[in-house]
Amino acid sequence: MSLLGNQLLPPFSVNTLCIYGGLAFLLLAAWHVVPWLLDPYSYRKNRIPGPWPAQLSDFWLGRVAAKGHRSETVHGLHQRYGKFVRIAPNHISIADPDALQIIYAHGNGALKSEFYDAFVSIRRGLFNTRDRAEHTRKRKIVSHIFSQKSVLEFEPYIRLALGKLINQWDSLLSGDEKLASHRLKPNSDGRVWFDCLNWYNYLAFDIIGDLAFGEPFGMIEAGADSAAVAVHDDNAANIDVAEKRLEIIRVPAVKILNDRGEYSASMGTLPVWFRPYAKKIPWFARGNRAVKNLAGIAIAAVDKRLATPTDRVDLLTRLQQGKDDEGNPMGRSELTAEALTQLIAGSDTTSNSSCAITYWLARYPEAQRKLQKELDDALGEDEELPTYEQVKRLPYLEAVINEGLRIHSTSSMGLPRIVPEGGLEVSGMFFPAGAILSVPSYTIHRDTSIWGTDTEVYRPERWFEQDAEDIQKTFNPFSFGPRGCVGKNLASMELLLIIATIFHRFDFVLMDPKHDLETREGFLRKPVTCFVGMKRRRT
Ligand code: HEM
Repeated sequence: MSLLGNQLLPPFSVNTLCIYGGLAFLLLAAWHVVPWLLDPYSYRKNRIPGPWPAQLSDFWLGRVAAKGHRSETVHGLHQRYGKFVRIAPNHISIADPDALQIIYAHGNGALKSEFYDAFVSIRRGLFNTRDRAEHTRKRKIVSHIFSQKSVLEFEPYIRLALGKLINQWDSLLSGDEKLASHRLKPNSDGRVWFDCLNWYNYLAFDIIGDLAFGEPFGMIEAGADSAAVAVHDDNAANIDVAEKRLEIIRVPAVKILNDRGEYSASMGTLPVWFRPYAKKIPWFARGNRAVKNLAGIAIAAVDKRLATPTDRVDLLTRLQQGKDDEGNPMGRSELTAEALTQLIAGSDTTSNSSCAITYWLARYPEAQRKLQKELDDALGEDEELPTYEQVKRLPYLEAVINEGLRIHSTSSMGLPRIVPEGGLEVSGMFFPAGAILSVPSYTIHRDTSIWGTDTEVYRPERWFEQDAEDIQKTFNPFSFGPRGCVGKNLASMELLLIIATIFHRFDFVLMDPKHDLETREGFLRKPVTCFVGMKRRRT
């Protein structure tokens, strides 16, 4: 009999409980093992290697993702097992550059997997729309905004934010008390010692805020991670947004975006049926709040911008002007969702990459000197902010950026795609419809047959030495095909302007020269901190 009496608990003995527990365990095991044994899919019969828990359950990948080093873990598995690794019962990672052209290219029809459902807030945007027709409609509206010609219109906004950043870094160097909290130790050797990652985040958020919402968040000027957010009732993220706003508060947007990336990237690996339960686990509940807060940032910013007519030419204006094939513009909530997509996709991608490039140039002073010589030759002593026209064809600058994107790979993990009807043959193996495939950029960016044997070394020179065709088919920072980065032209312009402006004016060393760049991966692989010593090159 139970201690609480028969009325409250059924009269189960310990033995009965053990039997039920054992049966439940057997059922759970059978639920995974039987389909695995009976599976008719030929690729499963091939017994693709991988960690044994990953053969049986999606939870192994979920756990790896939550730990923040998914790409390094999968890379280790490829080194151990070879080209094909099973990272979940139905998900095969393929470390072969040739597989990119098959899985991600136009024409093969491999759609994004259920992983992307975990990234939806407000409503589906360009990034997380999985339906082909809906994606094509959205991409038509958005892609012309990012044509090479159109992004040139955004250059003034980028240079404006860069000018503010330079002023703040000059003030850091001159000992401005208002920025004291940013200094890690007293200035010495003519240098200020600080974490440049924070400032790259402020820069990227202010640029994309200005472009997507009509004004910067003001993070550079405040020297702080802070953005306005609209707080809604619990359901507001799913319904039409404008009327449901309750109040505006300020929140740390960079932190929220980090939390959201880690939450969604882990949630996306879990079985769909388990996701509503996972939201009740405290770590996931925090991430879920981050998703809502992030939506709130976009809602507040779009509300504010649309309330004030303007003749600015920016992303929001362009999104408002865009029309689908029937001539219909986007409605309010779709417009907000797309502006949010730009904020998410266009902020920390750029800041992480800029930060990683700065880290590697500080770690390899020889490369930094070479870059500075090229910049001095092109720009002279003049410390005016360079224009895109001045920096767009500097070969060493381009190699410095590409090498940073190769070795750091902010988009590192294999982006999951579903094999379409009829199956796909990839790298000599047939995969049936419904299988999930991905090619990890982190690993192919370290393929020694393409890049040379020193892939862990930052060496921009390799871009002039290795086979150009091999590099072109393997270098994958922006992904390929219909779902490749729509903002690539903008991102490239931003990186050229940021790295040229900063390294023409300043010189960097690492605070601890032996310190590896610590990273943490959610959807993106991000630096955690980047402590550097910075000084002006000319007084
Ligand atoms: C260094 C900077 C950047 C990198 C490395 C990068 C990388 C990528 C990658 C790898 C994808 C494919 C994601 C997937 O398939 O899951 C992607 C998609 C996308 N990117 Fe970027 N990106 C960068 C900057 C930007 C910028 C500045 C914007 C816009 C303001 C942007 C907008 C987008 C959008 C909207 C998508 C989804 C496209 C679609 O599914 O059709 N990105 N990006």
